[in-house]
Amino acid sequence: MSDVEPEVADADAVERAESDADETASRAVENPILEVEDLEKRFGGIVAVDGASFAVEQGSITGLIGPNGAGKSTTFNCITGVHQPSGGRVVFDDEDITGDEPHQVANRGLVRTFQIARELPEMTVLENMMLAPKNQIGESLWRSVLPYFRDEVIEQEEELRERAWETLEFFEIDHLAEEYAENLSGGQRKLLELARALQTEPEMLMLDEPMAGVNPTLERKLLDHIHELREQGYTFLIVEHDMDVIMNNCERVIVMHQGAVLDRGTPAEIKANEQVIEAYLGGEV
Ligand SMILES: Nc1ncnc2c1ncn2[C@@H]1O[C@H](COP(=O)(O)OP(=O)(O)OP(=O)(O)O)[C@@H](O)[C@H]1O
Repeated sequence: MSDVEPEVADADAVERAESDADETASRAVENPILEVEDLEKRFGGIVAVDGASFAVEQGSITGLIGPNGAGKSTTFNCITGVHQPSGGRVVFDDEDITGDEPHQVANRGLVRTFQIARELPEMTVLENMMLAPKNQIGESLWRSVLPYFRDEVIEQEEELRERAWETLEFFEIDHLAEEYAENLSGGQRKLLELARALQTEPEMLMLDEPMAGVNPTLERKLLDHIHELREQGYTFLIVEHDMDVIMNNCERVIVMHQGAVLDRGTPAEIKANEQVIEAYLGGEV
């Protein structure tokens, strides 16, 4: 054994450590709006989410991907209060929201597109928009009998109507305002779903398969709107099976496999990970 070998080995170790540190730095989330720590969800004997940890950068479009059964929907459900997690923590805007009810999570500004009741088919697009917002005074009927609150309700309704029109114009579906929701195409319904979510004035939107059943023209439109909204400061976390949509539109991607996070990073980093490729091909990871 020469004296040189340990030096070379040390040099290798240092290089590896530096490259690990670089990788960690490049993959770190600097300004997280959402932090999921050691999330667990069990259904009887089934472990649907098994210690998943990740963070979502404020103002980013982040993709959450993984093969069927990886635990993506259950993770969404645990974050948004649909399911009570069996363990772990969810922090939004520096506040612990673990176990909050869905309406509490929405009121904090974290909204999932189909968390708000799906659009009501026998109501018009505009009526659907008017029903979406949170903290609507009009919902508390008793208040409307009091003169003071009646004025406030009228004022709030006018504001809501104005905002509804603005949002419908933004999504270019204002010409459909008087149309019954049941007459909309699949893609137009997705736009309405997103428009309704925006009526709640969220900070972050979680979209579950937004492109499913959407034709290519509307898909482009939907993506353009998502990018425009991101530029306005909204954050998006998107579960989507269409890899082209994820890889071409997300700055960051989180990969789940068997209930845990397998990798996270830029699309290029994710595409280069053989474990990810194997997970998708069904190989052992
Ligand atoms: N309510 C439930 N009761 C029992 N098991 C469940 C329940 N919900 C989900 N699971 C199981 O948990 C695991 C994760 O499911 P989940 O739907 O979260 O995966 P996913 O990544 O969203 O899959 P997909 O891409 O197919 O929608 C699966 O094995 C599923 O069968």
